[in-house]
Amino acid sequence: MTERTILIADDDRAIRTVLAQALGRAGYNVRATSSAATLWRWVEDGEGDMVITDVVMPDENGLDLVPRIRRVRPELRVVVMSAQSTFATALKAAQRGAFDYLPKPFDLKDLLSLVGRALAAPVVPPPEAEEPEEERLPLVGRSAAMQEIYRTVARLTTTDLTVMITGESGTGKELVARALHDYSRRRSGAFVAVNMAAIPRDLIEAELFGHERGAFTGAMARGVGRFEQAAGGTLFLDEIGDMPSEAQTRLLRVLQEGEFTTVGGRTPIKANVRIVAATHRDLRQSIRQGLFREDLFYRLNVVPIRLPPLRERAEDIPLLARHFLDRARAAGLPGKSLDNGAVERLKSHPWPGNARELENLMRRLAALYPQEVIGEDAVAAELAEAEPAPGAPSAPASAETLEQAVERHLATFMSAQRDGLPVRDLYERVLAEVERPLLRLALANTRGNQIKAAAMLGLNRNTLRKKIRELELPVVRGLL
Ligand SMILES: Nc1ncnc2c1ncn2[C@@H]1O[C@H](COP(=O)(O)OP(=O)(O)OP(=O)(O)O)[C@@H](O)[C@H]1O
Repeated sequence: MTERTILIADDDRAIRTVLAQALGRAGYNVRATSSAATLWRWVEDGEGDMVITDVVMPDENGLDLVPRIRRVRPELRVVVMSAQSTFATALKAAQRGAFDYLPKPFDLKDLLSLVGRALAAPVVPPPEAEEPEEERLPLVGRSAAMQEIYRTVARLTTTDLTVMITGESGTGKELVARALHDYSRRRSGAFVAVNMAAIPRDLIEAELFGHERGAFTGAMARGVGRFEQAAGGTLFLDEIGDMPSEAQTRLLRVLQEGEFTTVGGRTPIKANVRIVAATHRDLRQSIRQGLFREDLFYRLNVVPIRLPPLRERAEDIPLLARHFLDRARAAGLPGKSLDNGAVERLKSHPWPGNARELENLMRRLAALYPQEVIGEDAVAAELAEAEPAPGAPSAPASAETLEQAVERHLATFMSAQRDGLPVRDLYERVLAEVERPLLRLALANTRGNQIKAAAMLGLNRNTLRKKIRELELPVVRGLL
């Protein structure tokens, strides 16, 4: 095999040496320079099979070189390294046609595997460069975990791949889904978000796929579904783990066949949506419990993105807190800043409600405290206020009682009275909504043993069997 040559540009001598040694040991030829101008000369002279360049160099910004390199040498893969690891850098690198972006410091093993992948990758034509609007970039945070997310999101701006975002409540799943849309080729289309947990189960299919006039009682007119609304854009399926099994089957068919029919309709309609799904649940567990289809999971989990809880990236808290205070000011609240003690107190809080909890706290501080610089005491007092009373069962700050949760869902049920979808048979339906998960969980917890599940529920065995049939619950033994 002919030796491949890698061109390196970085004004830091130590980095040049380390890279040259590691790549040399791996069998590559290396040429290294501290200036963008020399790198450009080598490129113009037709040298090298790949470029690894830093962003900040004395004579020119490495990111500005990328489109020029791609124009004159489209076959040359370019990897951009940067210590300025923001979403903007990752996005610019991807949009200007870099093969990948590597936040500093990096692991040499990762670099070598990246070089291997870059050299083996097929040549893609340079993209039409379009600049992100830096000041409006939505994602904040510089932790290693966030950088990995920026890299993934940036890479995905040039594809239509299906994405599955997982993470606790309030970690920014919807925000990432929107960023995936806003920076994608589909950004001129609609971003349509549907929350599976907020729609009554028996309306989900009509909601997603639309319905024909007279398809069910109360369907007075044809209803346009979310798939149709999102045509040309992105469909965000939030809380996908709460999707009822019939709708899961239907969604799987749409993903397999690329077309769908409305409820009550016959003519297939071509699906032209990019799907981004999200859940706070552990779907592999749901699969083991028989609650989520494994085949659908694999169709959706093409590119998984895991958003870490805020407590795992405490170094992002100061930046996020400032970002939320700025947002509060932009929304008309007084401008505030935090002193060091306040920031340290924020960093030591566990944030069960994640970024949303931090955002709410910043808004409260901006609204309620007269002083311009917020100190540790104010933060401590507000955090104590939000914490559960001593002796109360430990639960996330955002947790609600079953009664509150049911009330919230019922409010959504009631407000679904639109588009010819009137609320009917509410009593029966609500009871079924509660019965189904109750029975499912009892069965899952007893590994499908109906005798034990009946005992757990305090039901007669025959009653349980009848209910399983009525509610069409899957009967699976030996679960978990
Ligand atoms: N990295 C981040 N940078 C800036 N803002 C963020 C970030 N992460 C989350 N937020 C903000 O925190 C709030 C909660 O985020 P979002 O609604 O996306 O969370 P979620 O994971 O979808 O929550 P849920 O599962 O409860 O729906 C939003 O206002 C969002 O703008």
